[in-house]
Amino acid sequence: MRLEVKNLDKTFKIYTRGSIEVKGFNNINFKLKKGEFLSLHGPSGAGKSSILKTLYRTYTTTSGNINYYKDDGTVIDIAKVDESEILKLRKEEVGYVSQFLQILPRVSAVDVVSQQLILKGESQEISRQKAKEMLDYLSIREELFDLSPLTFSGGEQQRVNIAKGIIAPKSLLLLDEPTASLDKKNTIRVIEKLKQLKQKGVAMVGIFHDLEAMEMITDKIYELKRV
Ligand SMILES: Nc1ncnc2c1ncn2[C@@H]1O[C@H](COP(=O)(O)OP(=O)(O)OP(=O)(O)O)[C@@H](O)[C@H]1O
Repeated sequence: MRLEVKNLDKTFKIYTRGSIEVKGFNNINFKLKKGEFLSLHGPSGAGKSSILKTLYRTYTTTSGNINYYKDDGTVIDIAKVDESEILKLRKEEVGYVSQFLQILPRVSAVDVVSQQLILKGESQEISRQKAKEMLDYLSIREELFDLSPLTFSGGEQQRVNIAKGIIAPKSLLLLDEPTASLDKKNTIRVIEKLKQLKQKGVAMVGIFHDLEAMEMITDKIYELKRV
């Protein structure tokens, strides 16, 4: 077991609007094993992105549990542990690939991607080589490698973002529309990479609007209704 989500509830309280309450999602329950891919599916506004952000603790939980099972047998409730534990978990165990690339200016595409491997202790030279291979696989032209992705097209930025998110995979990966602005060829390439991660035991929770892509990778679909 990697993750167990129990009776998860989220209500947003908008303090700047007289504490109006907005329901994010309610009573979410699922289990995820190592190497399993679960997709969150449902209408716009049903709470898919909010669930992902809650699993990463970008959002706090209103009630319920998010039990994360580490390889050494300890269980961490992401909904409840303190901030320092969350930072450690994000560094070592849980990755989040958002829809958009968020990076500092003047850092090249190769550096954005290779830094993930360097952080894991890989040498600079090997990290850069692997980053280039990953960028090439995701159809980023070589002439772009040493430029900042901030001037890249939307699809190119997303592919750099995915390269960054998957090159040094953690045990649990959260993917918010990883194929949203990609063409068919690159969608299939991303899916192929995600399949390799599954084989390595990486558990994943993802959101797709492209149903065909979702079906290619998903083991379980968690169906949401608008609350
Ligand atoms: N930070 C926030 N503050 C207040 N309300 C929020 C916040 N984030 C999400 N919501 C509300 O929670 C509900 C669920 O939003 P969410 O973005 O999770 O839906 P979704 O299923 O991902 O939608 P879509 O498919 O359109 O991306 C919406 O009604 C939204 O307005």
